[in-house]
Amino acid sequence: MSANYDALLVVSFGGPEGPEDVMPFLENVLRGKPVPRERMLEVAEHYQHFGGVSPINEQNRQLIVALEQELRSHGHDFPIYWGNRNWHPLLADTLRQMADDGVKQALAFFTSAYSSYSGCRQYREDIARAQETVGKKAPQIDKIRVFFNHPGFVEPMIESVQSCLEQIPEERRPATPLLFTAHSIPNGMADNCNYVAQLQQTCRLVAAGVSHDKWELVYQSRSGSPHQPWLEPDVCDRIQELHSGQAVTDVIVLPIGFISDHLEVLFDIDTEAKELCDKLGITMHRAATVGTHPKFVEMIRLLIEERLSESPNRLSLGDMGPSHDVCPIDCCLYSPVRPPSPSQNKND
Ligand SMILES: C=CC1=C(C)c2cc3[nH]c(cc4nc(cc5[nH]c(cc1n2)c(C)c5CCC(=O)O)C(CCC(=O)O)=C4C)c(C)c3C=C
Ligand SMILES: [Fe+2]
Ligand SMILES: [Fe+2]
Repeated sequence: MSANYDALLVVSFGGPEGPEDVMPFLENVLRGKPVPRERMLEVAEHYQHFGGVSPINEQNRQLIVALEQELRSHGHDFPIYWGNRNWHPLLADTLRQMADDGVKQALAFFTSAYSSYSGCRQYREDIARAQETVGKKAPQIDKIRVFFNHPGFVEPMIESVQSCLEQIPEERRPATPLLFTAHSIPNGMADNCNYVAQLQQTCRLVAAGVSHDKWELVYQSRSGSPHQPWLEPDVCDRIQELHSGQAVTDVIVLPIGFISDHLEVLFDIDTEAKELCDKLGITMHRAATVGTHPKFVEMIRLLIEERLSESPNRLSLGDMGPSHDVCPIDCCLYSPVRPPSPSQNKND
């Protein structure tokens, strides 16, 4: 890489790769989070429904292969490492390997497009903990900025929504609701970060890119205690409401909050929301997440090159500008509020 950086680290969430991984994975995800045990068991069922395998790890492997090619073809020959928060390869093991390989300073690409405790600060805490575990020889790691408004993230989603619109007869298109979904988070978490404002910006950009006015930001994958307010409306509640209020024939759903079609997309959207639409007689068109779209892979290279350049061209769309490279001290702070009944939650 440059004099400063000698590797790239892809930092992600991780997912189980077999039925026996599911419970220990979920114990890792929910450690310290006030989420009822029943919700954990419900999510375990979703994973078991898919043979206990989340596609997220395979999707990250594919992203890394595509990125290796992209970097090599642009003259960069530095290695790419990959470490997860919740499942193997875990960050501490990856950082130990990096140290053994002599890596001193790496850039980190987080697979979250938006700022939130889980998508920003918690990953930085995970890295700090892994560095402590590895000790003095652990590499120094700098995070790449969030990319919610980067053209390389927005343009592939414009393409995927456009191809959904084209499946709908022209006369029905203007009335078709375009629902953008993102992971619901506790209101108390949303209050301390730019998650919602950034999501709204990305939704506006994608909707403008396809010239479609009838769009809404809704949420999925809520995991909170019923006593705690989380971001709403839920995607299924909203589809039900839309159906009650008017004759809806089609709906387009884009999981704009995620970069790949992992299990939360396959279950919460492609299974649950689709079943609801089928029941209501609505045709659901699911727009693809960015995955390994060449523009998205190119974006990661451009974000890396930004950090290597003395006079970077920091691309962004809309009016929020490129996000910070270095998180301020209070970036994405969150202290979970415990639900009133701790007996509900084994993890409390
Ligand atoms: C308190 C907040 C959250 C709880 C509880 C929670 C539980 C939970 N999440 C998953 C699976 C995934 N979560 C992902 C991302 C993600 N999760 C939260 C918050 C909570 N999740 C946030 C804020 C985010 C970041 C969104 C983003 O910007 O990416 C992901 C995607 C990770 C990725 O794409 O890299 C998954 C998968 C489970 C199974 C779970 C427990 C029930
Ligand atoms: Fe989550
Ligand atoms: Fe942050």
